[in-house]
Amino acid sequence: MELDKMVNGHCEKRSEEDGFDCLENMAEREEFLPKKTNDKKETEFTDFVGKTSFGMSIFNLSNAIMGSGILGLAYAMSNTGIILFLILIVLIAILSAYSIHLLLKSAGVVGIRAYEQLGYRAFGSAGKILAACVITVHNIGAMSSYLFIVKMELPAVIKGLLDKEINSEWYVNGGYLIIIVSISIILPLALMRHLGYLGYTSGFSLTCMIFFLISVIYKKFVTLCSLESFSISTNTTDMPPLTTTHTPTNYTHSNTCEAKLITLTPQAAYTIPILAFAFVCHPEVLPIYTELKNPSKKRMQNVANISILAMFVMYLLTAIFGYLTFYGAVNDELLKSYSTDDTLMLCVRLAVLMAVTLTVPVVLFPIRRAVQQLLFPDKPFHWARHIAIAVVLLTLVNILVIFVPDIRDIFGVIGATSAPSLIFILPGIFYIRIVPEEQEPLKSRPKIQAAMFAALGFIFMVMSITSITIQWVAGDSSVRGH
Ligand SMILES: NC(=O)CC[C@H](N)C(=O)O
Repeated sequence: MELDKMVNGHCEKRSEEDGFDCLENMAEREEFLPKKTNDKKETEFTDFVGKTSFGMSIFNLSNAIMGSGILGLAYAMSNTGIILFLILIVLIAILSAYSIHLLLKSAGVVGIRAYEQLGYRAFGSAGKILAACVITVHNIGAMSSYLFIVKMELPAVIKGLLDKEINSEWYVNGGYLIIIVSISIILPLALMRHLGYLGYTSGFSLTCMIFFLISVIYKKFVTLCSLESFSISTNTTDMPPLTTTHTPTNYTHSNTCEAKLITLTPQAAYTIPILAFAFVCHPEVLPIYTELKNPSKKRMQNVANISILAMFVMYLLTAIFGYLTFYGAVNDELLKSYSTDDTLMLCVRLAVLMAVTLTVPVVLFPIRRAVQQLLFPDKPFHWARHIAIAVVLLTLVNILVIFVPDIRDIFGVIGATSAPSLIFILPGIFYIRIVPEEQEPLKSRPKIQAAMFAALGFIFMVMSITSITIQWVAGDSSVRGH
């Protein structure tokens, strides 16, 4: 793939990533800013011609929303009951769409289509650094959750394929397996200069998740609830063993095959973080807007609303059918609840494994770009730096994943910190700063709404961090007490 050119203030896009780099450079040089018009006509981005159709953009954004979060939703539902979960998922989906409205309106005012650049326009270098750091932390969390699935599910697949009960061999040790997968598959892909086919246009993971959903629904109707076989564990720090029986994490709240409409267990602390994590796609919204054919704010908002609605339906079905299969004994990572002997679930595991493994490099690229921009701005591309950042990041994430006991800890921490920042706080405060006072005074309704939105995100963040910390401390003391 050839390099991009910025010719006479125009971006000639030859690849996804370079397209954004080029746009960013232009935005920083203020050459990309639209001329102020007196009539309130929406800003048109005439310098860059997007070629992606409306339908394809919906597909791309849906793919950006969908990720490992889907595996935690049945667990989230088991801790709040069906009705409370329903209220929360509707709320988060609507707020997520409103957040995209704020991002699109801010981007329309200044003519910028990258999340970090909005930070730059709102608060100068500090804003750009803040946005880049939040995206970096978030993507490291997302990468960790994907690798965590490999750590849990690859041993299950190997056991299923070998068709025997082996627990002590090195090749069913998740820790060793993620190191092998990282070196042999993820690192070579992460070393590519451009994302190419691995970019967000790849629909492979979405297809795998549809297969996963259909299997979860099917399994609900063929699985008898047999809670007698669940081993009850109150130990949250032990590595959950992979056996053919279900091994729920901290399973203390329900031992009946009865769906609870409303309940509130101590683990409900993870529900909002899991939901927030599952709906994050916001750093991808502006790049997808850039690619959209005949772009307008209204058209892109429609893309976002349809994608969020589609993923909302998928998430809700997964949560309901996953919960109604295992009830209170469902695991924080849904796949872990299914037997390793089951051939259908073996195929689902394989599909999900392939999807998440191929997604890790996709999530790594924006981190590397952010690190490069933060630590080595103005430095031209250099292979040594390109490789070194990927190696350091992968090593860090591997160490993290080996030592983290449960995927809910990753969902919890990321969903309580970077996810509310990306969805609520940053879009809210960027909007207030970027939309000029002449257009919307500080006390105008949209700006007050945006301020309340950012405040709500802050409240979610503080509430989630506090309740998860309490949950950890209580969990630790209960472990010590045993
Ligand atoms: N890539 C990401 O931002 C991870 C969040 C994504 N919504 C998920 O559920 O996995």
